[in-house]
Amino acid sequence: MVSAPLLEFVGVGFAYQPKHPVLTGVTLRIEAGQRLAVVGPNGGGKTTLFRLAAGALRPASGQIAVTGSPVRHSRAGLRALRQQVQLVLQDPDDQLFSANVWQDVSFGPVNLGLPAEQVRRRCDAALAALGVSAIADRPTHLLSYGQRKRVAIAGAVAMRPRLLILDEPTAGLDPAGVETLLQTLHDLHAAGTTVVLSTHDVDLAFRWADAVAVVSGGGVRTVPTADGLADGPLLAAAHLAPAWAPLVHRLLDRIPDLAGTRPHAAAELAALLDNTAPGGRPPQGTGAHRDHGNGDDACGAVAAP
Ligand SMILES: Nc1ncnc2c1ncn2[C@@H]1O[C@H](COP(=O)(O)OP(=O)(O)OP(=O)(O)O)[C@@H](O)[C@H]1O
Repeated sequence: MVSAPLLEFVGVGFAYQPKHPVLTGVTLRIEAGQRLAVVGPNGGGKTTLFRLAAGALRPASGQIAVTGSPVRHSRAGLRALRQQVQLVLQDPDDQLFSANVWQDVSFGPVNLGLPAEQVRRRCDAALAALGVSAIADRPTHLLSYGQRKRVAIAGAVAMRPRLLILDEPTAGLDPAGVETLLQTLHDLHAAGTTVVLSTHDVDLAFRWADAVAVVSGGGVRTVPTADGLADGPLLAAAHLAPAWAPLVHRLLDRIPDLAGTRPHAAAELAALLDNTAPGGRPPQGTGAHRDHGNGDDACGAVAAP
């Protein structure tokens, strides 16, 4: 028997205003354990898709189900949904409203009615996972943008969701902050959380995701990462250019000495080429690694671009 996906959209349509549909007939499966990157043009409907998944919006048509059970928008239904699916909004100021970091991160678990000791354990773990334990007592309004982003994610993580959805989590972070966040998402995924994020950065999507969902023209199309992020026409519809890595990996596979190498950063590619250029060293110890065919060549320990 084929098991139900963790989250499924079947024929979902949504419009904020009756004559202007944002999503039409969306069908999407998010499997447990997946890392899905959602890409699409500004105004394409990514945030709308996420709000529907988190129960904040109700579909005008079609159905959304979590592990085969249709989402109910009653108070009890949404409470149950929040324990499975957590959405982190793009702007942390839309999410943080308590006086200090600890109160904000503990808000969800306290609302679930968990015993104080469990709330404390969940919050301690979430704050540590996001690297913000040291600022637990700080007023949220005094935090930097990057800190507020991490605290907003910690609040979602403290709910221990099976599916964590992040709307443009890397927007506005500096490169080191992006790398730290990717490592955190890698760790959460390794611990069993299914993670979905939206981004306009195709190179980041290529390094991080197993699959890519392209939102455009009211629809959503899911494709394997390497194929999707090298597909010019598909990406053009999302106002994006192809990622460089899948294109370069295909070319490297045609060079016998470099076949199977998978550089994910310009410096790794340069080192590979330098080592194989006439008079260079053999391609070893470059940091780039070979794809052993298990499809899992994207990892959390990513090099800076
Ligand atoms: N509350 C709202 N009321 C009316 N229209 C809305 C509302 N929120 C979003 N829209 C419209 O719905 C469409 C999809 O917006 P959405 O925010 O889902 O896109 P997005 O893909 O997340 O965009 P971006 O990449 O710019 O964040 C846009 O045309 C937007 O103007």
